[in-house]
Amino acid sequence: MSAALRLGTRKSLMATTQSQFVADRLTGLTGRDVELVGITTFGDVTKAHLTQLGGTGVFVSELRGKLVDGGIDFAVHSLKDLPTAVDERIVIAAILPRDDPRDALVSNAKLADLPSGSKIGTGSPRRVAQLRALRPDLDYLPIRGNADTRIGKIASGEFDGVVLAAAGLERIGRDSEISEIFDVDAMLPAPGQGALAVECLASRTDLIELLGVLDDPRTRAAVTAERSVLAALEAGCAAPVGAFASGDGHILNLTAVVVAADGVRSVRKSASGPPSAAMDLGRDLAAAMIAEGADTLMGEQSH
Ligand SMILES: NCc1[nH]cc(CCC(=O)O)c1CC(=O)O
Repeated sequence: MSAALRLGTRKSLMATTQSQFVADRLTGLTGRDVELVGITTFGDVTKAHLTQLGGTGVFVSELRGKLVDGGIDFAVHSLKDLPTAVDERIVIAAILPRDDPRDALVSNAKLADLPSGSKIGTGSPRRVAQLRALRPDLDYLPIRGNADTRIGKIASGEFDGVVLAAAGLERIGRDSEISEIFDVDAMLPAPGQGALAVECLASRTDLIELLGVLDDPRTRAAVTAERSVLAALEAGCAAPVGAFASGDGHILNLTAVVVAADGVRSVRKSASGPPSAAMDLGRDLAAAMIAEGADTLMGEQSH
């Protein structure tokens, strides 16, 4: 009998739910026991607005630290929270089959039916800009806290609606409160949204092979293309960048957008290619977007 593998997780409901899901799946596929180890991250305790925390990776660095110091064997992250910058000590051993990649409105009405001036909570420049294109007459206000806390601000009257990832709402069992799920064409998701990534130390080759049973190559190709756009734009998870790729295993279709804060001006492009060249597909699309002024639009919003 081998010892239980230690899976490091943030303590929020969403994080523990998705970590337990991955643990159960791994045990089901390999017979190995998995034990959850709860870890508090800086991103969980800080009161600062996420876009002021220096961009990407606030939820990730402590978990990586625990991998490096041997406190845990592997970690589960929402892929969209993972910085695109490579950390040589760490590998993404698996990317699980993607859940719903779309953004959702939690409210008592659809976006089109909300009264003018309604208060919508979202701190994501990507969401605000795309929402502004759909409803320029609503008020978009920053909101902090985990998904439960944010949804609670509707009941308290502080907000008329909040926009969150459909996948996250499903994971915490709040999807019945969704009034509208946005089509990816109207609201391009964040690169990697809805996909879970499993990380471990690059030196643990046996573990990498074990965790590989969780990997879904089709999801991996899609999110690789999306994240390649983000990397080539030198942008992070707080950037006004949306990207979504999907495919049938033979051809990958990728669409990406950079939106100005006003939601009016944007650079949007699509391209297709073989899944094996997902990285190039994203990088070339980003280059074409930069040629059309995408970096100027992003530069306007940098702090
Ligand atoms: N930045 C927080 C975060 N990271 C991943 C998700 C949702 C779940 C996912 O995309 O896998 C969320 C919440 C949200 O954006 O609504």
